[in-house]
Amino acid sequence: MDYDVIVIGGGSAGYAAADTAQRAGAQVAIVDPGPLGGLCILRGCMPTKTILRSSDILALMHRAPEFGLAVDNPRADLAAIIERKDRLIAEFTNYRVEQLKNPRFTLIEDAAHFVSANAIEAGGKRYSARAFVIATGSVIADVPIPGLDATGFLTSDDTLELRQQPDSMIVLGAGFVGVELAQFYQRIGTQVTLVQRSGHILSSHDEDLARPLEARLREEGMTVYTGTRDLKVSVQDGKRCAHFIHEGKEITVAAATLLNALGRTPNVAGLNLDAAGVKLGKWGIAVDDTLRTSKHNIFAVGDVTGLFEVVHIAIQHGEIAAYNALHPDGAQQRCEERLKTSVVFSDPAVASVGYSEKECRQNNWPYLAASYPFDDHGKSLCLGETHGHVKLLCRPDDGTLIGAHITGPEAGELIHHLIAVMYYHGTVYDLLKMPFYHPTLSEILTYPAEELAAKIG
Ligand SMILES: Cc1cc2nc3c(=O)[nH]c(=O)nc-3n(C[C@H](O)[C@H](O)[C@H](O)COP(=O)(O)OP(=O)(O)OC[C@H]3O[C@@H](n4cnc5c(N)ncnc54)[C@H](O)[C@@H]3O)c2cc1C
Ligand SMILES: NC(=O)c1ccc[n+]([C@@H]2O[C@H](COP(=O)([O-])OP(=O)(O)OC[C@H]3O[C@@H](n4cnc5c(N)ncnc54)[C@H](O)[C@@H]3O)[C@@H](O)[C@H]2O)c1
Repeated sequence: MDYDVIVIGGGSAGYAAADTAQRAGAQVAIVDPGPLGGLCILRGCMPTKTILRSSDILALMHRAPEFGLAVDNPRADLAAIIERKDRLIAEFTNYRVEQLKNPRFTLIEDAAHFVSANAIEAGGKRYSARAFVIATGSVIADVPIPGLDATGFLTSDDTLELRQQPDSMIVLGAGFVGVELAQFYQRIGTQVTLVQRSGHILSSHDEDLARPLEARLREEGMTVYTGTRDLKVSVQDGKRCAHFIHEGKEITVAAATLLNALGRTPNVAGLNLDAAGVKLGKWGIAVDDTLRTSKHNIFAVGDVTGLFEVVHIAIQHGEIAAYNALHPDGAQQRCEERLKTSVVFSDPAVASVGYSEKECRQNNWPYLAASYPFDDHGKSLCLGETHGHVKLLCRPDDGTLIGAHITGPEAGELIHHLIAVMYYHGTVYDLLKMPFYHPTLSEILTYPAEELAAKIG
């Protein structure tokens, strides 16, 4: 065999797998045709969060009079925002490329496909290994909306290069990508219409978490349609149009640009998985909780599994798969969902750890829930950040936290208190014993905990 482990794809999941396996003493090759860096750095988390910082600051500048401040005519320069993003992303990318080119691995800069369960081909050469980790990520989903391809659309990738600000935009899909980018454009002065099929935006979250964000988006001037059906798109008089049914009426909206934010799908094209005996499941490459595919020596990690497409999970997958690949006959490391965490970097942000009410109800798990609003919290009032609430879910017998959810200011930071408590299997009583400095946003976490403690008795 040429290698102990060959990792296919050098993004967040693949790099974590290669790093873990090499540190454990394995001979490792990474295969990636590039551009090197991975989705998170090149076209995902980091560039989007960089540009969102600009639109968040601009939104605050527009609120200056509320805080007794005068700011004359604040406005965005999209080309300058994109230049700042490019500078930062170049730094992050260089760092990752250096890591991938470290001689402790062999880096093969070509696309790989399987020829058997023990060999791949890349760049016309054949390489064999005891184990493989597939980490090829995801691509924009091809959602069959009538007229979509003919009309033409932007994707999140395109928005990261767009230097000329469109005066109007229709955003199809109000998931993570749709919500973050819709708010970015609305805040820099593009008139945005957001179109979502389900009854509320962020359909995977509990409805109560989405509503305060919807309210804020509308206050900022965005048109938000939820519960739409029969979506189709067209071009009329040079404008992109979306046609759909909303509350029983036929609606047509028109804009200069159309952003397709209808989701992503696992990137398996060209891998020739059949040759290796690797099977697809409902979401992507089918894996068990050890991240093993239908073939014992082949693992799949990160977005290509379609399980929960966020970076810290991709990294955790990579680490677990690498360990299991090197210990095929020993005790296996396993993924668990208990601390599943997500953050939507909107304003207010939406952050969750553990189980939602939807999941508890679907699984018939008993739970108690309590919420507390930011508009009744001293520090939030001082900051002028009053949208949203904190919701805690606990077991009814002993108060163990099973879910924590925040829509509100700094939700992406605040949630980490609750992740820590839940990591140690903490209860609402633990939260009440911890010191909280006054006045802080964090204090709000104790109020629903008090209500839950009172409910349990
Ligand atoms: C706009 C946007 C914003 C996001 N923001 C966040 C965020 O704020 N926080 C968060 O946690 N997540 C965010 N995500 C999700 C996150 O970026 C992904 O979950 C994560 O980057 C996936 O990592 P990965 O390693 O699975 O895949 P990738 O990073 O996509 O890596 C896949 C690699 O495989 C390579 N490859 C493809 N085909 C082959 C082949 N045949 N042979 C060899 N190599 C191949 C590719 O070149 C690529 O380098 C965002 C996603 C998007 C689209
Ligand atoms: N902050 C973050 O962590 C972050 C940011 C961006 C992306 N991501 C990751 O990337 C993945 C992809 O994000 P995404 O937003 O592209 O996908 P998504 O699946 O989260 O959202 C797509 C949305 O489009 C809606 N939709 C689908 N068909 C529709 C139709 N016909 N009409 C109207 N709406 C329709 C879906 O209901 C869904 O809400 C996410 O799952 C997330 O894990 C994470």
